[in-house]
Amino acid sequence: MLRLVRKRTTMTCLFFKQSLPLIFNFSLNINTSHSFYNPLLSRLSSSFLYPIQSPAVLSFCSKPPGSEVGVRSVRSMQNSESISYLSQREAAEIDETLMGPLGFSVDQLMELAGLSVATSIAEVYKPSEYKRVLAVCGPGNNGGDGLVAARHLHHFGYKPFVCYPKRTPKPLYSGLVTQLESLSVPFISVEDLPLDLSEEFDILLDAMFGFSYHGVPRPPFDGLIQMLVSLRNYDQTRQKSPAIVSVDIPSGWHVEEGDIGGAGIKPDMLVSLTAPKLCAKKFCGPHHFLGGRFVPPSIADKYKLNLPSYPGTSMCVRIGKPPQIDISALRENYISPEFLEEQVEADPVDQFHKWFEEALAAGLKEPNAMALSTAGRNGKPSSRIVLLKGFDKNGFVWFTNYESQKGHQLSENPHASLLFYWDGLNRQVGRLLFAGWSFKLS
Ligand SMILES: NC(=O)C1=CN([C@@H]2O[C@H](COP(=O)(O)OP(=O)(O)OC[C@H]3O[C@@H](n4cnc5c(N)ncnc54)[C@H](O)[C@@H]3O)[C@@H](O)[C@H]2O)[C@@H](O)CC1
Ligand SMILES: [K+]
Repeated sequence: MLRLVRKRTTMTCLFFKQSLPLIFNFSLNINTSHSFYNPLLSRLSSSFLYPIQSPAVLSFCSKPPGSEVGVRSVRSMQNSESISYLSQREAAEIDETLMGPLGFSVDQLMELAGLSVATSIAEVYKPSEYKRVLAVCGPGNNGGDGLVAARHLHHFGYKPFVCYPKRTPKPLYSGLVTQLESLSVPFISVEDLPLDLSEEFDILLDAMFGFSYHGVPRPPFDGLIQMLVSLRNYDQTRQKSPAIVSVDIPSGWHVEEGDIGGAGIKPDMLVSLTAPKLCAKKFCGPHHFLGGRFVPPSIADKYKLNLPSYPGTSMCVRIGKPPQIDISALRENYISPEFLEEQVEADPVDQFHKWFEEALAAGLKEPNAMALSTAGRNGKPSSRIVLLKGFDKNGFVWFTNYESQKGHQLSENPHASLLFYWDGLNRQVGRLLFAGWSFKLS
């Protein structure tokens, strides 16, 4: 029996239990030898047309209207051929204009540049996997960007270390050092660096030289650059090598010509500041970002800067296309504590209650978000995320609009499915079979 009660523009939906229990569906860590799970797994498999391991293909018969237009406009923004590149002279000129007539101070620009570097890193390399960062800082402003980035990375949850062999006695730089020391960020001398950087660090931040570099590197930077170069060669045989991230220019590269001779640093990520310098055309690593969100229109117009716009409040934006990823290789290795049959609550709703409290305590974002799958009279399923508004022994409650697709489908067919996905806990909880449960509008 369906009962509808209007609640403003929404209606309350409730699944209520008749005879069969909820099915808790574990994708992870299932010990299939447990008698508790064997019937469960066989029921899950039987609910699909394919056995669980078989690949299934869902293909669209027609493209949704307007999808072509959307893709094309995004692509043109990502075309790195149309991006502007600056010569060494133009980069220095812009620097002088910003800090002269445009009223910026070097501290300000450095803070924004370093923050851009840290946020670019955080976009690609998550601290859970790439925690230990060695910032190798040079004597000029590029080195200052590295010091600022190291501080922000600390606050973002990374563990930064700093190698800063040629310190500049100006207050700006000594202040940046003091700030890092107050956060207990370790400073490592060149002599104390481990022989094999790949053992100790996950990210190597190359902040040695920027657009004022010229000639060949002098000690100790020649040796430091060589360490990064040889690490890359050495590590090609390894499964995981540290990511090299260069600030503004890969150190040792000619600012306009790039890696002359081809024996220089080959960074995985380049964070160009203000605008890419000419050498960035030769960068062929997977991640090119732009930072330094402070360029006023007068500069952009004068130098005819054609650059991607920063999304929302972001301090960085990707230049060019994101790297091609083999979807079939995307896979997390989940490690969860043991879960035994005797630990399972007799009533599945009690078990859900326990897990929901764990999800809340873990601080997961919207643990009450759940996928709701419905199908109308024609049997074609559709899914969407809705928010759970309450649950008890009688069922699970959420709100929906009468006139929505799910509203229509549920009024035609009371069978539906719920799925909670709690990534942080390596856990999903689902209702695949709603036989024995029916849907009620109240
Ligand atoms: N709008 C901008 O232009 C901004 C620039 N910033 C940063 O400032 C950088 C430019 O800073 P600087 O002009 O201080 O220059 P760099 O940081 O590029 O390097 C200059 C220092 O390197 C030394 N050096 C140059 N060639 C060398 C060699 N062959 N061997 C050894 N040492 C060498 C110089 O003696 C000088 O001490 C940019 O690349 C960028 O990272 C940001 O801090 C802020 C904004
Ligand atoms: K650099």
